[in-house]
Amino acid sequence: MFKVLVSDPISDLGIEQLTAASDIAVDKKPGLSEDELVSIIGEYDALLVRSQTKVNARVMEAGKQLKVVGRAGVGVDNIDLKAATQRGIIVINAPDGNTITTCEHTFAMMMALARHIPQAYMKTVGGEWDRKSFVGVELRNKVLGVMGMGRIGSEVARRAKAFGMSIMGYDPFLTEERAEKMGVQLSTVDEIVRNADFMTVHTPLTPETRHMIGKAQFEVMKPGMRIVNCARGGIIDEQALVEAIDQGIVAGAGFDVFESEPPAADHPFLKHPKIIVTPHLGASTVEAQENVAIDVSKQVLHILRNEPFVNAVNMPPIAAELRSKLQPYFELGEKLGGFAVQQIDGAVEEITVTYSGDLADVDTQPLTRHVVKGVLAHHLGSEQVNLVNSMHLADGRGINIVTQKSRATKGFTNHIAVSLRTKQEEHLVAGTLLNGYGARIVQIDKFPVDVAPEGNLILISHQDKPGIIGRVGTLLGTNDVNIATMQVGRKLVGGAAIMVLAVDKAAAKEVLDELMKLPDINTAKEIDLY
Ligand SMILES: NC(=O)C1=CN([C@@H]2O[C@H](COP(=O)(O)OP(=O)(O)OC[C@H]3O[C@@H](n4cnc5c(N)ncnc54)[C@H](O)[C@@H]3O)[C@@H](O)[C@H]2O)C=CC1
Ligand SMILES: O=C(O)C(=O)COP(=O)(O)O
Repeated sequence: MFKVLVSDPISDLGIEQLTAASDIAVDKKPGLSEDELVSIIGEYDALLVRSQTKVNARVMEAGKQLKVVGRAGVGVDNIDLKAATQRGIIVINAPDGNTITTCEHTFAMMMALARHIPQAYMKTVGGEWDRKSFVGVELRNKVLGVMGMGRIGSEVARRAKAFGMSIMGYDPFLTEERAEKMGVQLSTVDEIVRNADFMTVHTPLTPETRHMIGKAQFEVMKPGMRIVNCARGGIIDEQALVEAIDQGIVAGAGFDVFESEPPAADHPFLKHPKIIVTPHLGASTVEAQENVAIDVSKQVLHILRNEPFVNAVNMPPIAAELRSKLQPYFELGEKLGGFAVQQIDGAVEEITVTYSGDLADVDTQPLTRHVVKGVLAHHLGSEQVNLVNSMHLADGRGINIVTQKSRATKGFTNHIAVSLRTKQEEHLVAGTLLNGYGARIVQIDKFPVDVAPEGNLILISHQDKPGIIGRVGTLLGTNDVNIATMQVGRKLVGGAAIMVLAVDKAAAKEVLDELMKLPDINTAKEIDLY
């Protein structure tokens, strides 16, 4: 008999397949404190949560029997994935079930914002008949900027068209073809901020999206902008937003999520006349809650019964023998994917992975998943992409994946080349595992190099001219960026060349801009391989 604990309010109908199963016993205990959860979790095989229960390392450690944590929803930021992986606990989510519901909540917020519904309601029920203070705006003929064109963002764009809005979309995985098909103008954050009338964010919260709309964006924003956040608190800088509203730049904001939830009683949003809020209700409909509970229950049943499953956020199923052959290459594959995606600027259309030497004879599919994970995780966030879903996510974004095997050993016993193609360009990075030396990057584009795939790197493409290394070194030194190692690759004296610098800390964007202004330097890119 397997024991399942449900520690958040999850649809009874949705979990019926668990409650009805003869080999499963379900306990529903919503609202437990962390201490209470820790004291009882030891007897359970599975834990089902939404976003309230914090499944931290302490809970995982106490969960001696725990095999799976099921998140009835999308975001897994309340679950310590590292601790789960370390303990072999599978974390699964239900990414599709609440898409439409959250999209509809976004519209509810957008319309309430445009027509001051909450403010007007408060006055009317308070006995005032005030028709002058609440003159709104139409959505028709307005421009909507959508940041994050994944599941929810795409549905928002689709519906916005029915309202007669034109849509500007930004997403690192949005290609021109897909944008055109959806009737969306592919744009940058800057273009959206300067031109849209309404803006809505639908990205995960990652180091890259944290405060992606902040002081700098408000300074150049089209006056009168209305902003909605039904994704994650922190994508929009809360403090900077309040200032932008008070300065008359932003006309109003609708927020379902907060940097810290629940927000403190004195949070500036809560009393602001131009900000409307809901308590993280994006996914809260009868339909969505049933959907996500059904999806997650099905997966939990499969995992407990040792059957194949999908949507694991943190664990791949691979045969033991194959795993032992491929295991040493997993990290290298991911690092190469992560390196390659940072070499390019536009949306990835094709990932080509070429395996040579020892790797030509084994089933490299699980390794390709690691490479693709490395490519996608940079933009999607490492908690969203896993080895089970990486190919599926790439497919959903129209990214073509090509794997090739080659007998040619190129002088290495094993060799993995990862090449990414966008509409404008194609770049390649290749690596190997060297006996005694570990993982090395041995080729970048056409240039042979020898670089450890780790830490902060700066990749510079330049013309091979005397004095260039000195100028780069001086500029970085002046900006307190210490160079640990440097590699220069060229094919012809005086021809095109690249430089890879391992630095002790990430160089600021301004430093990279300065580097690019130096004579004979074409591009300078930060590559983060942590
Ligand atoms: N308020 C609520 O109750 C709910 C909130 N959510 C949140 O909504 C968000 C979106 O969910 P889905 O659409 O299901 O996820 P998704 O993974 O389908 O889409 C996210 C998109 O953001 C894009 N992205 C990543 N970094 C970006 C960047 N720097 N700039 C622009 N785009 C970027 C990704 O490429 C991806 O296409 C998530 O944060 C999720 O946790 C989801 C459901 C309910
Ligand atoms: O699915 C998500 O990411 C959500 O934010 C929904 O959260 P909830 O299940 O309503 O606590």
